[in-house]
Amino acid sequence: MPFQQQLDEAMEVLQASATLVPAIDAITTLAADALLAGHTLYTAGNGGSAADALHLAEELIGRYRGNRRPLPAICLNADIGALTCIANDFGYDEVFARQLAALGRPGDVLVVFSTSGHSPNILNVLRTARSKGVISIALLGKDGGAACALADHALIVPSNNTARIQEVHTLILHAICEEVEQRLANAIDGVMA
Ligand SMILES: O=C(CO)[C@@H](O)[C@H](O)[C@H](O)[C@H](O)COP(=O)(O)O
Ligand SMILES: [Zn+2]
Repeated sequence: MPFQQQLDEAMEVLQASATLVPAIDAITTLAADALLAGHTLYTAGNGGSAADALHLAEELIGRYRGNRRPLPAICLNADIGALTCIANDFGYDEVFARQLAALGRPGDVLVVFSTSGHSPNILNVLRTARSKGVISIALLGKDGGAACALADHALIVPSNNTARIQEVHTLILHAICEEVEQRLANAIDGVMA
């Protein structure tokens, strides 16, 4: 597909995503509240969405735009030791759920990225989040899949194209970072010397 056509398609999906604004406001506030209260934010995804999950966690621990204190974020697809052990011994469907079962505490937040909402390891980690009192946010696409019913907050990017959905997911993860940094910048203890 020529680049101009991809660009046109991306712009259409971006415009249609304006319907998500209230939901994005809600999840960014929720994530910021939890982090500022000392809770941990977990992320997970497969393939390109694994890169999105890494992206969100690294910007909370490191930085997005401004200097501020580091925030507790753990990407569940980052630990290759845990991933290979769990996949080998329990199956790939358990790779995220078992880590969250070990680490998650009530009030923590889980953000999953899945364009289909059908990946079994994503569905399982959402079930674990619910059983542990971890608040779950699912960034999805297409028809949202089974993840819609399992997540506390499900955001469906209005597109059936995996790449276009992932591009909007990147925008949303940056919106979360933006909100968190703004709230920290306004808090007295948020400014790092
Ligand atoms: O990045 C891409 C396509 O842009 C692929 O690697 C894609 O992420 C993989 O096929 C994933 O396994 C798809 O998983 P999901 O989004 O359906 O949960
Ligand atoms: Zn990709």
